[in-house]
Amino acid sequence: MPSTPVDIPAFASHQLLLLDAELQSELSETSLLVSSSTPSTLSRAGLAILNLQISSQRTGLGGKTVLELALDPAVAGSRKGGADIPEHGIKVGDIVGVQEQPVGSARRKEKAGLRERGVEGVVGRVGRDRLEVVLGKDPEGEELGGLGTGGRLWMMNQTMSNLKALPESAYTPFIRVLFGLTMPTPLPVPLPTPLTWLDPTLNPSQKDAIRFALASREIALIHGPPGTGKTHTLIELILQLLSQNLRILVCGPSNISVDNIVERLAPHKVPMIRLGHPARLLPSVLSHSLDILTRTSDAAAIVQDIRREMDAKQASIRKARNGRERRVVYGELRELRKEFRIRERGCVEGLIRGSRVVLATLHGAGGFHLKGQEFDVVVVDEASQALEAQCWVPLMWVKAGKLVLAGDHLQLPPTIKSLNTKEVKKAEKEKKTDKKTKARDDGEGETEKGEKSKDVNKSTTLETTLFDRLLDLHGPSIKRMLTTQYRMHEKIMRFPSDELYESKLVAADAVKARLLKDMPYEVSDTEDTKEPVVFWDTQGGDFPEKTEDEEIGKKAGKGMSLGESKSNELEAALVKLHVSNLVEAGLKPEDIAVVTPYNAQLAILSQLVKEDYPEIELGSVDGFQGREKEAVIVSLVRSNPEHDVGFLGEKRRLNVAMTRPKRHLCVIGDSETVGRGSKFLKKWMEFLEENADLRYPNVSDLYVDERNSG
Ligand SMILES: Nc1ncnc2c1ncn2[C@@H]1O[C@H](COP(=O)(O)OP(=O)(O)OP(=O)(O)O)[C@@H](O)[C@H]1O
Repeated sequence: MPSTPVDIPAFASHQLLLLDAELQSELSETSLLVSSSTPSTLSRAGLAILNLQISSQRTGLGGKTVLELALDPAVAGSRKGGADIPEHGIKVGDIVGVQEQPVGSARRKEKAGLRERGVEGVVGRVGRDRLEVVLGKDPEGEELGGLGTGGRLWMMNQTMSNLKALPESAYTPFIRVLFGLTMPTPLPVPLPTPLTWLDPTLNPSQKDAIRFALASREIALIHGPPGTGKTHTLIELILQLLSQNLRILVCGPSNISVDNIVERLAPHKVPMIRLGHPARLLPSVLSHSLDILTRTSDAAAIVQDIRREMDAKQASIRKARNGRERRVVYGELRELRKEFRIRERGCVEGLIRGSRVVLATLHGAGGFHLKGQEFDVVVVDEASQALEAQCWVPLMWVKAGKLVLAGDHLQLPPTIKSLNTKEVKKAEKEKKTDKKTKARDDGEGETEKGEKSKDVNKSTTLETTLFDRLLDLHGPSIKRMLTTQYRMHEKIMRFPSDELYESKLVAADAVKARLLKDMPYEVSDTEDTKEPVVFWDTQGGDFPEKTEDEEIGKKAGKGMSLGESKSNELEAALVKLHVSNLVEAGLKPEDIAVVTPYNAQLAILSQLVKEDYPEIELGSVDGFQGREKEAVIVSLVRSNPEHDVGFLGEKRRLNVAMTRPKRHLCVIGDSETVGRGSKFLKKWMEFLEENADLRYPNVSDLYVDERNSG
């Protein structure tokens, strides 16, 4: 049974509040760092651009108001002549709202509906340092005046506002299932089998997931734990859908996630188009890029003809003998340009309509090219890395029959800064007070919608992904899990499998017993290279953590433990000792990664370890998601008498940390502190004590080692 159905306008309003809270949180950071170079979570997700000002305003074609927006110089720094807008996902054709940016006390003063005061339009041009928005309807003078007077503006993709405004009559069966208004259509048992598998090496859980996704009518989740071949499975699914003559839109939260699929589909000669700016695509996928095909395909010839004609005309201007002749040529050029635009649009439309597989980032799929296009299936890879608001960009834009999401909700969700706690609660309280006042004024009680929206608010934060929410709504019957993993030694896999994946993971034969000593190059057999899991237990209080001061934390921090970053110098020394042991045994430094949840620890490690072994990869746990290495050393850092573990307590972060290695996992940490952090941590420490090669470091050895290494 689904849990309570979700009220769609209330859901969208709540999402807007959450986005607002994220904006608040990003602002408090950008205003401190005065940084115009780091894209924020919202800009990366293609949902917003912050800190803008109206630089000019004119009347464009059809008498429409065109606003030109540039970065507020106060934020951009002292540079004259327009600073570059940080990388963002907003593009020509996007429907956006331009609104006043809420700032601290101003927000409280203006709580009576900031959003309503903004203006809506379509992005007409996007430049390095400025962009233009063509307003939909002429704003009332007051609205624009309000926007123009000094305050900063932000531009936000309108998807959620559009969802909020969607009339009930427009809810498709598919949308109704996504919000629990109807149950997913029950599937036949047993599932029908597709005739032939194109990839004979698929394992049973992969085949089952594909059969399930093919048979599902509205939604299917493919749950891919680490290394289980999620993308591999999606490729076969896409090929099977194609063989059923269906049309497919494939999206991912990042360009790389989409390009990965294009590259893997290419050998199958799939007729596909990749949308997106060519500069952001991998060189290997450019031949499928819409922009490139618009110039090179057969259909483009007719566009090129007219381009040549325009070039010739342009050149003939010089030969004109007088002003009258020049005017004539300019007139002809104008006509040609018009014709060029019409033909180009026709060519683009033809290419898109003719392609059975269209690929784009979630946000890129919201472009005007795809507006109203019909797709039998929308496939989203890395869905648990995407904000729900991001997923709705394509879902609101195209007509979709069915949605397949692939991801792992037990790894980290997209990084956001606000965590939506304080700000959202505050905003909700304000909203409720407003609503109550309004209801009182209108002589009404709380509406049914108001009641329902409370449910939504309780259960969703910005980091609740669509994947999470659907699983919550409809339960595990809408998903299939891939269970054979092709990355980790059996022993490395054991704990995450038992604790997070219901003991269902199985290590593929090719990987289950692989050790460092069996590397394809010469590595000697040592106490380290013959062990899949090593635990250096630093308990006893000799390895105390240190709290870094706020500034260091902030500089290093990208959404992680800002202002309270922790480090542990002795643990770092231990990392170095373990690395040098591995390298001495013959392991190449490029086959080793060191990950830690704390940026301050990363800073120490990059001095201590990276200097001697520049090829080693160092990373935050969050940044290493999706990656793998032969040997991974995890430095847990926390060691204090209070047994405080901070954000180390997040299961999903630990899961990512412990599932990166193929042949060797080395954990360095204080079992006394860490083991008291949470039930999960306690179990992990117990598991390591029983199953890992356990070592107790001697601090004085490390000091000696430190002095020796100079
Ligand atoms: N059925 C299979 N037989 C053999 N190898 C497989 C099979 N399925 C996947 N693999 C291998 O497993 C590895 C991981 O596959 P893939 O890149 O598709 O995984 P993923 O689940 O998308 O990755 P991640 O774990 O990072 O999310 C690849 O090297 C792939 O070749």
